Amino acid sequence: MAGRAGEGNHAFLRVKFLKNNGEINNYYRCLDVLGEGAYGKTHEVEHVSNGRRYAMKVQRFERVAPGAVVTPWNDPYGDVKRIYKEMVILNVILPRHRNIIELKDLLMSVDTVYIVLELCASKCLSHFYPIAQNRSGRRIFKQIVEATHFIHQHGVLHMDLHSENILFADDTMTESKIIDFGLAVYKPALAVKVHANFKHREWFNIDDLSCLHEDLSVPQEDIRALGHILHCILAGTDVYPGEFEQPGAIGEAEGEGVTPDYMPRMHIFDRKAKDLLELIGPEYFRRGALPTIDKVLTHPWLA
Ligand SMILES: Nc1ncnc2c1ncn2[C@@H]1O[C@H](COP(=O)(O)OP(=O)(O)OP(=O)(O)O)[C@@H](O)[C@H]1O
Repeated sequence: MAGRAGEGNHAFLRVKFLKNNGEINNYYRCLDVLGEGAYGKTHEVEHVSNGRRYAMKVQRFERVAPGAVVTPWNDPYGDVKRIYKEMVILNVILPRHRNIIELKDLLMSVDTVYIVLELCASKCLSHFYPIAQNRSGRRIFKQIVEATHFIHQHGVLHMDLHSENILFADDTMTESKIIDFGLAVYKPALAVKVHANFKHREWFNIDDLSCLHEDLSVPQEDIRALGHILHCILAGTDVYPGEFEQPGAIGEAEGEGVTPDYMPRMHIFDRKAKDLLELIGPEYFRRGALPTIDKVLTHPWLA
């Protein structure tokens, strides 16, 4: 992943290759564990020479035996491809955006990738929901919709937008950052903008971009996730879909309703926010099919 300084609005980062995993200590000092995901840990680290602090996502992958065969049931290169895709999306496909986590450094050993990111506060959307007011809720939701729109314009679908994957730059919770592109999908056909003359054929094997998982991924999945986030903002709490009982027609006729804690707080929010919930929210609130992201962006609550 060579750097091409001067192109686009950021220069691509050159990957630093490490002879062994211990060599990472020459660059970064581990301070704390920030979180642990399905594929590895994310640490707070300090740059050895300049003392700046970052988040470092450490992803180990199985080394693939020479001659390993890909079958319809098993792809021994699956982990490598997933990590590679996250690196290409953050480093090459997406230009910088203030509400998308910024990649700072990339290092790689024979079995581990170190993705160094700007450091956020240990506050995610779940911390914001209880304090959200109409103005702050609108501002944060608009940031997330704009960043999602930007991602889609570059042909990327995030596919994992939820409370824990949207962090805040600092404790004031005024600037949100979308993180974790581990499940993101790149669909060249959806791209209406191309950063720095990105040519997908130079970076991806076309078969890897058209496997079943990629084909089933559609922009509506991110819009549905935005609808869920909006519901949480209006309710003032994380809404767990399993607990969010949507009464059937009979139940509703008999007076059953949504758990009161999960109802939009209309004493706090503008009627326009509820209108947007009726456009993109969970089926219980929604009036019709999910709109496009452009339609969401121009909704009167966000305009
Ligand atoms: N830039 C960051 N600043 C601060 N904390 C972060 C940052 N990036 C990640 N974290 C913390 O580390 C956790 C795991 O990060 P991330 O979701 O990117 O990793 P993952 O291995 O893909 O996780 P998962 O399997 O849950 O998707 C996050 O939920 C968050 O708490």
